Amino acid sequence: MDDHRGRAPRARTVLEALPWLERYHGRTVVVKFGGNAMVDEELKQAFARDVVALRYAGLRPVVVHGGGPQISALLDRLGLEVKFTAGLRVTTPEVMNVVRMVLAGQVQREIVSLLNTHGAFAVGMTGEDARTLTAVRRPAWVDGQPVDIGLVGDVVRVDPDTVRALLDRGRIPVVSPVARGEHGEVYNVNADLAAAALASALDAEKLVMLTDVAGLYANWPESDEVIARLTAGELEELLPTLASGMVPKMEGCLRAVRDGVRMAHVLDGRIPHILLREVFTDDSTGTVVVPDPVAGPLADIAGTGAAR
Ligand SMILES: Nc1ncnc2c1ncn2[C@@H]1O[C@H](COP(=O)(O)OP(=O)(O)O)[C@@H](O)[C@H]1O
Ligand SMILES: CC(=O)N[C@@H](CCC(=O)OP(=O)(O)O)C(=O)O
Repeated sequence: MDDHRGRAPRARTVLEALPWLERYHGRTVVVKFGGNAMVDEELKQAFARDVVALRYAGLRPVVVHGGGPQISALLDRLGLEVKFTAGLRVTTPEVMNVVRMVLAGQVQREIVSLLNTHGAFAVGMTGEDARTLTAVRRPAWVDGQPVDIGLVGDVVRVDPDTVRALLDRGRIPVVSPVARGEHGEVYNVNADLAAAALASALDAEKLVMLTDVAGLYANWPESDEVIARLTAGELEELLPTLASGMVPKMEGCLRAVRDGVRMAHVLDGRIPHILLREVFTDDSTGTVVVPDPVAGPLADIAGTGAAR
């Protein structure tokens, strides 16, 4: 009897996940793993287990990774300047070489290796591969004025065929945020914006951004009160007031939900297994951005507010 009682909570845990397993089976989830969330080995391993668990549960996870702090560390060691404008790295040709080296040669390799300890799943690629991400040079916007920040790209076209083909074969694509220009140039793309563009092109159910804060704070840095839920319209109003790393992150969430992704989350990647909690429980944390409500009789069918 005791044995049965002891095991019941475990069965309950699986049963509680059943509605979410039904809902998300076969759906694509794009997970952005931020450089700031890759703080220790245990967290990285927990992340890899979560992603593989999603795959075993029948979802189609895609990882887009960052690596900002790792790039800055190598630039420092090489004596090159580390400079950001409006959350985007000022990228000279010299810096671009380091960006590409760290993202594709170090961070991506590490994530691929961690995922593959659980099976033959992960395949690494950059946005340059098979012209998956095409970008144009973009400025940063400061006080309404464009500022040149070098080889920073904005994704203008996504060809999701290669990522889809990998997903169809049961693989987990791990994508570095480097893009090709129309004429073969190489661009440094903020990982949040790369993840958002890919999520839209893949018609993903969810975009999940794992970072090093509990979500979008209402009055950062004065307060750490997390905004739990925002519609696209509410976020659009808030966007000009945001600073540093939250600018591309929330811009990415907005673009994704405006472009068909049903939910975009910003979650605290420092909490182990936060990804599984988000997908398979109603124990939601962080900030979720949802599309604007649909007015009129179709509103119920569209169910855009279903996230929370
Ligand atoms: N309103 C805000 N709420 C939370 N964090 C904010 C806010 N504004 C700026 N930040 C900063 O944004 C950082 C997250 O962005 P970033 O450093 O680019 O992380 P990541 O590597 O995960 O993309 C936080 O650590 C925090 O310092
Ligand atoms: C243009 C730009 O800023 N690119 C980023 C790309 C990496 C990134 O976005 O990493 P996180 O997600 O860890 O911040 C950079 O050079 O740092």
